[in-house]
Amino acid sequence: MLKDLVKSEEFHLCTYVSSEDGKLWQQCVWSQRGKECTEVAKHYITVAAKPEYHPTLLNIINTVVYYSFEDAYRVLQECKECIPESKEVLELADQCMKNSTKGRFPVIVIEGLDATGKTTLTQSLQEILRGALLRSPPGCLSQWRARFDAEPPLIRRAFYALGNYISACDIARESAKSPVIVDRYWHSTAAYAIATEVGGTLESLPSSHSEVYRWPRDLLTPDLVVLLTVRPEERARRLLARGVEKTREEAELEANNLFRQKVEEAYRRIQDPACVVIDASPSKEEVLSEVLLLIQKHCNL
Ligand SMILES: Nc1nc2c(ncn2[C@H]2C[C@H](O)[C@@H](COP(=O)(O)OP(=O)(O)OP(=O)(O)O)O2)c(=O)[nH]1
Ligand SMILES: Nc1ncnc2c1ncn2[C@@H]1O[C@H](COP(=O)(O)OP(=O)(O)O)[C@@H](O)[C@H]1O
Repeated sequence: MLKDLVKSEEFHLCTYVSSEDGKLWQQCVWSQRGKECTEVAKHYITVAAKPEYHPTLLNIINTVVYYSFEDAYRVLQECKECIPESKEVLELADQCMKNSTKGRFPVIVIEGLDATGKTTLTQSLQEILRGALLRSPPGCLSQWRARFDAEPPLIRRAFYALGNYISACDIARESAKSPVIVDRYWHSTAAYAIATEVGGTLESLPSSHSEVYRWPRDLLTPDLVVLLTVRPEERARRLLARGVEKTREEAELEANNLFRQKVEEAYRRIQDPACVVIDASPSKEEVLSEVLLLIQKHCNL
């Protein structure tokens, strides 16, 4: 078949052949009508080093999930002309010590979808542990949150990423004096960003060991991250009971069960530190006592 083709037409053909020493070569041949093929080029094929990031992740890493202060900072610097509020956020970020170092007291982060009981639990933990209660994004950024929530993912997520670095500065300071309880931190930023960016089903999420779940090397690492999970119907009941205006993302969570599952699965895949998952469906008192036991075990408190 190929021989007939070669004799009748004039064309270039590339084939791959291996030499006796096991090397792989790309052989380019040229055929003229009715004549034997002529080798016109031969290239040695070498194995390329594995790319740092899988191609499918390139639209996530440092475009919706940021792994360094500089990367997030640079995005808001580019926005200063079109979003004047960026200047004020950058000024606050300038004041925070990059690579904030954690103090000697434990830092405990409470994560979870809206209405899983984070606010309730963190307030109780603050009282019992006589600690500091912080949140991300920190209060100093609250006035601009709606402004950046209206921006495209690249900018919005850079805002939240800088919020984590500013919170880290507060965490470092407070953890020198007492235990610190944090209501949402990098897990929320990464989980919501990944779940929003990755279309399709749960299977479309980057695999559990993907670098996309890697904790930023320059971001203060907490001692314990607790992920509160609640049955969807119980969460909906609590949301209703709370009667608070839903965020755009929360409305999305309610309307889109798959998005909610992707957020939760992304939370679970983040490593170093990974979340410790707690069923927060029981009563406030039961959830509180289970988390206190966890803190005693993990943080020797
Ligand atoms: N804190 C925080 N929220 C994020 C981030 N990315 C997306 N979100 C979404 C999660 C929530 O649907 C929404 C509001 O989250 P927050 O917990 O900060 O606000 P709020 O305290 O009103 O909600 P919650 O206490 O969780 O019911 O923003 C992020 O990086 N940090
Ligand atoms: N363990 C619990 N059992 C029943 N209701 C709860 C529990 N924890 C919190 N709630 C109620 O559910 C609603 C949402 O709780 P909240 O702490 O605001 O959640 P989040 O901060 O995660 O959004 C509130 O009305 C709160 O009183």
